[in-house]
Amino acid sequence: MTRQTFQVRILDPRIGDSIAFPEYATAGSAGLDLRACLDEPLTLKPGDTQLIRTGLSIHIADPSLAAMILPRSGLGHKHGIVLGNLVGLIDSDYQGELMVSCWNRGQSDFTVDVGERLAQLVLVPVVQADFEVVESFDASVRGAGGFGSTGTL
Ligand SMILES: O=c1ccn([C@H]2C[C@H](O)[C@@H](COP(=O)(O)OP(=O)(O)OP(=O)(O)O)O2)c(=O)[nH]1
Ligand SMILES: [Mg+2]
Repeated sequence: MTRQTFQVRILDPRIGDSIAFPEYATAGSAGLDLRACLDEPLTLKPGDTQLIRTGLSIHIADPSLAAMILPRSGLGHKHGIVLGNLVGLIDSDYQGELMVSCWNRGQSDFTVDVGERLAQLVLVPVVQADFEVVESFDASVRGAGGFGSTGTL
């Protein structure tokens, strides 16, 4: 299933008006851009982190889904604007405002404009684990090898 309906609350009257409601930029987009619901532009100095409102909440409701807040590649690569938590995970039972932790990891001031697209929201499938504790596992090719065990070339 590629489209599914979710309940959303609009927490700021500017959403859908002067601040666009999130939408997929193209038919094949995986992420919905989240915009800065600020009252005035906000300057982040190098190293600063600020929690920025989106003016929206979503109730995913289905425990087999979650949402991730991911950085936008252009902002991250060109301006060093990434997420203070690296990735945001939105639980299916979260009903609060979607917040974006915005970190200026670059070397220059960056001003976030009101309504600027800051990050993107991606819905992802989730499997919740039940654990069966065992003494040993059936053998696999990798076994316990990791952290570069397969070489560098
Ligand atoms: O970038 C983010 C990350 C999280 N959240 C919200 C949704 C998520 O469901 C909730 C809790 O996030 P998380 O479990 O990652 O944070 P925590 O530090 O473990 O807090 P809690 O004890 O509330 O679970 O905060 C956001 O709005 N933005
Ligand atoms: Mg948590």
